[in-house]
Amino acid sequence: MLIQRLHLHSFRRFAETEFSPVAGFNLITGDNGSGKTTLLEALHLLAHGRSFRARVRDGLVRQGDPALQAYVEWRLPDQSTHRAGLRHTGSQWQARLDGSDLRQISQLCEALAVISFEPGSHALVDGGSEGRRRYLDWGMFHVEHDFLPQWRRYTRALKQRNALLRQSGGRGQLDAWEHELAQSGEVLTQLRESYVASLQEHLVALLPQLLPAAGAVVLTLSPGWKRQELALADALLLARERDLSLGHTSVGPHRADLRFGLQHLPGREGLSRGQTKQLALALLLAQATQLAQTLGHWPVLQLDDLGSELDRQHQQRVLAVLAASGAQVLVTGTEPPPALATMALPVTMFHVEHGVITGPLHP
Ligand SMILES: Nc1ncnc2c1ncn2[C@@H]1O[C@H](COP(=O)(O)OP(=O)(O)OP(=O)(O)O)[C@@H](O)[C@H]1O
Repeated sequence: MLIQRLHLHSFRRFAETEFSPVAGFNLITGDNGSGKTTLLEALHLLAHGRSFRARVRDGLVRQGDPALQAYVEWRLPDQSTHRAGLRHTGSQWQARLDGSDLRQISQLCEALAVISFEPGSHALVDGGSEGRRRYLDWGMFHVEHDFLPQWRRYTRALKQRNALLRQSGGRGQLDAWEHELAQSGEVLTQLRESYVASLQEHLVALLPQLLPAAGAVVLTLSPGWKRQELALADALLLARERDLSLGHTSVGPHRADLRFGLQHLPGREGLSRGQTKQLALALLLAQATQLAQTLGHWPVLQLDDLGSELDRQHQQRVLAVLAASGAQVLVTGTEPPPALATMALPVTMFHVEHGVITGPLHP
């Protein structure tokens, strides 16, 4: 996937701006606060339906303006070109894809594949389980057609069961929604398990390049209930009395997590900050590789502030992996990352100053 044009209107500090990245490496430099991250944030918002640093209502819309707009054009390897736009007020959104209005923002996310590594990405390893479920589900949503309908079924049934629990609802109704929850939850878990197995294959290949000190790696899905011992239907039934007093469902795939075992490094609490970031990056690149294999083209890869996130040696390793992939890569920094200067990679430069982007500049 090749992003050819991004147009922003009232997006953070940008009143109006145009960015036309090229194939291969794009380096975006600029002083602190110039707006570099905002460019990556806009693409991430279009592809994920959310920003990586704040909710839209918490400051993405330019101060004093009613709504932000982001418009993007991209090309696929079959040479087809596509375009999409999003208008967001912070509470309401409208989106279009190839000239048609969209009913769900997920339709936009399905069309665009963008993976971002940014200063908050360490949370994928050392943060709460919600971020890891979101990571799994975003990847599956792109590569597994059955995922979204099952996820919707599950989410709806969960909402209904929780509402009944809070009203101390009738047993008959609880039985019916638990049946639905158990059926969709078992399918969802099987899909997640096979996705984790495919991620593991890619992680095994990537980790020696990105974090050689880790040794062998094992990724496992913790399904959200004692799946080895009992079916989800039984787990729900067993938990019912407790859940009635809690007012919510305490077992099931909405409590799933992704666990990593590293041969030569401690569990995630014992990793250094740098190791945590490298593992997070390896997980993101494993997802990108898996996506490339399934879709037949690479997602766009974004690395925000790479120079200050990783030391020079690890930057070099990452850049070597990215260069070999042939993906379109967007890298930001106040300065060019030191490793980029020592590697003979063709790079197209852009510069952001006071909310104005200049480029492409050829070094
Ligand atoms: N809602 C908003 N309205 C107007 N300006 C905003 C809004 N939100 C953020 N800004 C400004 O936009 C800029 C944010 O830019 P961004 O975070 O993209 O900068 P950056 O170049 O990545 O900076 P750094 O190198 O410090 O990470 C800041 O100058 C900030 O003050």
